[in-house]
Amino acid sequence: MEILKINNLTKVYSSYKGAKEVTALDGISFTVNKSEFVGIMGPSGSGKTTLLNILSGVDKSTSGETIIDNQNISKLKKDNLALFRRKNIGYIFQDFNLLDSLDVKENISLPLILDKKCPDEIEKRVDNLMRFFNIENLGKKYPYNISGGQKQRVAAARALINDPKIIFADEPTGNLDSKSANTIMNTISKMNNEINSTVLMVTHDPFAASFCKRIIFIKDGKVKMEITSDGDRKRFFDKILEVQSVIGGEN
Ligand SMILES: Nc1ncnc2c1ncn2[C@@H]1O[C@H](COP(=O)(O)OP(=O)(O)OP(=O)(O)O)[C@@H](O)[C@H]1O
Repeated sequence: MEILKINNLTKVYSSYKGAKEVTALDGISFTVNKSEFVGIMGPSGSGKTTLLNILSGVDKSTSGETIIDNQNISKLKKDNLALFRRKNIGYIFQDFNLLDSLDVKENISLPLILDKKCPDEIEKRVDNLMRFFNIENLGKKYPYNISGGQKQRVAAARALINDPKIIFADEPTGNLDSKSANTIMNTISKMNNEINSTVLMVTHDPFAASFCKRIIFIKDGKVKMEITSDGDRKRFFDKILEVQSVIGGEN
């Protein structure tokens, strides 16, 4: 079942103060099916951030369609788009985006509180997710009193609290040391493998990407190549390095 469908997406940044017009996305099309874990890779400037901004509704495409769960979000007006995002999309950002004024449990509950869900249901869902991510004893702590790896798990629990159709992860290993990077990637894999979450992750990092089941490589705003994992992470990692050496992209 298709969860995300991108149809011939283009994004042209118009010229500004003498700078030239830039075609950041040049007719990208792909689909992501339910329960897939797909990575988007590509060299610096290839259009990854632009793509993620359009997919998550932060920015508008110049032409083409973005369809999430059969809804064409390119056509939604601002308020409806904000509501659609809150109900259907989960986000995991590089810098966690946790609120320091709320404790861990409140941070995870926030999307449900905004949705005016009943307190009993909120309590049940939050407790389940805290158990799932092994953070059940952190509920009363504040983000500045927990480790980077714990913050990532809190962020993952918050991303899942609304039972979203798809999760967008933006460079989740960005600023992390290798141990925390391993923790967050195991966490995202667990979401994908054990509760069948559909995940689209943008990353520079071949280690993070090796956890994906499929990777779409983009360059100059176009899809250049696609590779699929046979389940062996080491072999997939080597394959990613090989593709990067051909199309370019940092290791
Ligand atoms: N707001 C903007 N105005 C004009 N040009 C932009 C803007 N944002 C991005 N670009 C240009 O669009 C192209 C794609 O940029 P984008 O940030 O999507 O690439 P990226 O793959 O995310 O790069 P990186 O890996 O370095 O973050 C680049 O040429 C960039 O300079």
